[in-house]
Amino acid sequence: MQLGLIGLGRMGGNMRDRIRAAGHEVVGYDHHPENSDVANLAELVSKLAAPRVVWTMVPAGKITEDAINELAGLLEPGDIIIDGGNSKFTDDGPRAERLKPKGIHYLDVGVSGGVWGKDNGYALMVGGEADVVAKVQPIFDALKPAGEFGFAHAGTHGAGHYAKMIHNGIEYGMMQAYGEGYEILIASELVHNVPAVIKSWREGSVVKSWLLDLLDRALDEDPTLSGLKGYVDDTGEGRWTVDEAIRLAVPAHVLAASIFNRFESRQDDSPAMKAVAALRQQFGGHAVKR
Ligand SMILES: O=C(CO)[C@H](O)[C@H](O)COP(=O)(O)O
Repeated sequence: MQLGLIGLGRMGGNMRDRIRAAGHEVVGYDHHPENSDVANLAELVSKLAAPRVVWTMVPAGKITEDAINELAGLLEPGDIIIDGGNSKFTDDGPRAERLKPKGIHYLDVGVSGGVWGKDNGYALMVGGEADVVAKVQPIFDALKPAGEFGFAHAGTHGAGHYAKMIHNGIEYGMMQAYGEGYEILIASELVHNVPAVIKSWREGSVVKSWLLDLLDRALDEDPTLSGLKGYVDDTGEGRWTVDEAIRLAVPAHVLAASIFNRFESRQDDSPAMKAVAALRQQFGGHAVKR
């Protein structure tokens, strides 16, 4: 089948290759002309036969919103727009409603797999109507991993991005757990070969995982991680996960702590801990560092 794909960066570019390798036709647009198959969205739409399927794979927020609004002006009744970026799930219902009067269908898809997805496949979590999902299934089948798992029609509009948000919340927590275990290991007087310990967990252990494999890979490249600063950004999914935990009154200690750890990683000196040190000095005369 044919697919229009907007955004050919680290994710979209590899997805184009994987979908093409499965025998489908992909017309890709990217704002970097050297990556793009067409000059603009109007040309992309003109190269697709109706009913068209166009997938956006661009950063969440204004860039995605602008792309979908432009597409809405170019597509026809019966066409399908898919947002595969990390949009907030609350964007999806209103978007589907806005497109409905034009007869344009909408699906939100959480896509996991990172730069490895081209070879390993992408886990896909889809939100939208079942008959629309069915029309795009050949593309989902091309993207998903070869095995039994890796695809879910999670529910109605927003469910795909909701599932991806929780996936990323878990990702934060798992990474934080590995990071903290790693820090205790390197602080210990007993363990002298931390990379070897990490490697030993990759097979047979209870904590083996792809993230652990990637930590091992990072340590192979830089055994003490001395080439990196302990500074970690975020792009929203962890915050939204915690917002949801609070809205639903779900205790989510690990996920909440892991986003706060990222905030802490960006501080040179903690105002909160300065206040604690000052208070301890005030009430107990305890020494402070200046
Ligand atoms: O979706 C992803 C992985 O699953 C992206 O890599 C995402 O950017 C990770 O979230 P954050 O940038 O907040 O760490």
